[in-house]
Amino acid sequence: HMLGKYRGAAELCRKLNVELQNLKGSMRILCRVRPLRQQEDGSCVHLRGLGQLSVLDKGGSKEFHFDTTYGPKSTQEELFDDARALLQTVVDGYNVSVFAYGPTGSGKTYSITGGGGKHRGMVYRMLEDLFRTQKERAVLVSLQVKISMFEIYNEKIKDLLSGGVGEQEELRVSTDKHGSVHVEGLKEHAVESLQKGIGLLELGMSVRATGATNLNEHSSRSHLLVRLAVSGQDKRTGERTSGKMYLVDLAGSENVSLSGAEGKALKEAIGINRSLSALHDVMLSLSSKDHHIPYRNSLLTRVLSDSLGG
Ligand SMILES: Nc1ncnc2c1ncn2[C@@H]1O[C@H](COP(=O)(O)OP(=O)(O)OP(=O)(O)O)[C@@H](O)[C@H]1O
Repeated sequence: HMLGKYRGAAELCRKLNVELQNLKGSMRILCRVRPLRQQEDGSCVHLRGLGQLSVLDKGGSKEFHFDTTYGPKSTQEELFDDARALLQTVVDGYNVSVFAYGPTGSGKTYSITGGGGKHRGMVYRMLEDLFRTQKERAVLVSLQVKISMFEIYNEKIKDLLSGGVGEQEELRVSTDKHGSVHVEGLKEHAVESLQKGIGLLELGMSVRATGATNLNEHSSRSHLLVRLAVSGQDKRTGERTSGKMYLVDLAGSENVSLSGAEGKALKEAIGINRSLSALHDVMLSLSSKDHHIPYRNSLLTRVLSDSLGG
């Protein structure tokens, strides 16, 4: 009887969460302002509350509106608290993407992966919450978690969790007869524990770091994608669900100039411009509810095509 009641309450929570997410809309834009660095004197950014922000420049003040803004004192925990509900929708079988977008040095990597301890970023916190949920719901549903981690650099995909440093092959993307997009050969690692999950994330980061001659430069020019795939089976009805979350640390959004760039720099600039402008076009199409969404214009948007539309 108790289990029945518990099941009823869990089902109600699930429905309310889905309704809440629908009400909030399928796309949300949050803005985080990082603390000033020592050599930076005085901020031109002012938070006005209720998602409003103004930026002062020589021409005056420009106003911007977001769903939520976070000031320089905001913590990793606060940011995660707002994104936590998205993970519940993944557990319920929906696909979600979380991006960090901004110029180099604005704090994308800090927000997505972060440092150690209380500085740990969104990826680690999502994983922790996932295993907490797995434990909490264990009587009702069995949840399995799989991790993949890859980067897109110069319009090429490299698996960060397969083979040793420098051994990664370029992976191709294909579309099956149902229209689903697959990264062929991308490794999916089943993880039974938080420790194993953290170990894999750290392995992926170190593979990424070792492959690069200058990590900062490399990270500003490539997109990092962490995919958490969650499949569930209801222990009573046998009903199955599967959902996934992409956490994406995008390449720096500063205007990459094509003029004057040559060789490697030119190739990088073309790749970044193409994928960020394709992502922009997709977001615009989704928000104006177009019938045709231009996913095919870059590797990044193709890979994410089943996790962007809400
Ligand atoms: N909210 C924050 N609180 C404290 N420190 C931060 C915060 N955001 C960023 N930083 C620090 O600012 C520096 C730049 O941040 P970060 O490397 O995350 O930028 P980025 O946008 O990822 O740059 P890139 O595109 O080059 O990878 C780092 O030293 C980071 O630790």
